[in-house]
Amino acid sequence: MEQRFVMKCGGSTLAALPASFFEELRDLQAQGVKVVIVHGGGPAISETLGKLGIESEFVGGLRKTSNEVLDVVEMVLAGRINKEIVRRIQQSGARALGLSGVDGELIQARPVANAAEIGFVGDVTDVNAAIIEGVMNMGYIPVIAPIGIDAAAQRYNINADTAAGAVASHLGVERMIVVTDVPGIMNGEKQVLPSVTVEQIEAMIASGEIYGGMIPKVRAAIACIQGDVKEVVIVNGDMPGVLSKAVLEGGIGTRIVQQ
Ligand SMILES: Nc1ncnc2c1ncn2[C@@H]1O[C@H](COP(=O)(O)OP(=O)(O)O)[C@@H](O)[C@H]1O
Ligand SMILES: CC(=O)N[C@@H](CCC(=O)OP(=O)(O)O)C(=O)O
Repeated sequence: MEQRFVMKCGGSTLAALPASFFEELRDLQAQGVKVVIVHGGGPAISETLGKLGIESEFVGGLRKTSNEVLDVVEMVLAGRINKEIVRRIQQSGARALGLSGVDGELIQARPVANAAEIGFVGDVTDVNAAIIEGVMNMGYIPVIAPIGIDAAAQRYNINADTAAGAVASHLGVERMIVVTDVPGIMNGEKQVLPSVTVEQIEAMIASGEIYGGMIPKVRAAIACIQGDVKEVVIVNGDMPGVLSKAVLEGGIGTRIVQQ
């Protein structure tokens, strides 16, 4: 059966991804494995906001997003970061096409429940899977920035883990790989857990062992595996051979699987 997976690349790790990471991606594509990338870029957004003297804060892991912040989020994610990833993939010899969730209404969104407090932050309502499939069938790796749009053409800032999970669910891929700056979910003793259940995740959030940026990842993973996605793997992108291990072999990172 054709192998397809969604890969979320976190902003925490993008700059550190070695050329070998993109070469592995190229080799997987050459073997007929189809990949869709959804990326973040939180640190780059914060850096640019800082340079512009625009204040930003996070509420429950999500960036409070005014119209002014939204302009910067779109500029950094759909511009600088998206094109940087496309360039690096092309440099490896593979083909990539960059899109934001606004293009072709790829990621449809609505305001989050606490929008009165955090502004233009969105939840995904639908994903135009036909566009993503069309791009993949043309032999390109779709590279998607997590900006959403609604019927009134309002843009929304969407957490990249949430967007990647929604894309994985709507495409019905078997697997989502979450590439970040830690080798997996770690317990209190800093040991990487090879796999975790939904119950263990809830207990680790309650105890504070899972905190901060790991929370949207595990929440997106739980939402995904309640649909067609069979497993979500959280890995560190700077380990050699990480992609083929995560996709073809196993035994790397932390797996969150259907029970
Ligand atoms: N139990 C945990 N195991 C590993 N990392 C964790 C855990 N709980 C919280 N984290 C934090 O989550 C971070 C990854 O999330 P984040 O910084 O948002 O990355 P990204 O930009 O890749 O989305 C790690 O660097 C770590 O500080
Ligand atoms: C609503 C919200 O918080 N959006 C994120 C989008 C980028 C993101 O999620 O990037 P990482 O994957 O690098 O964390 C933000 O503004 O930072």
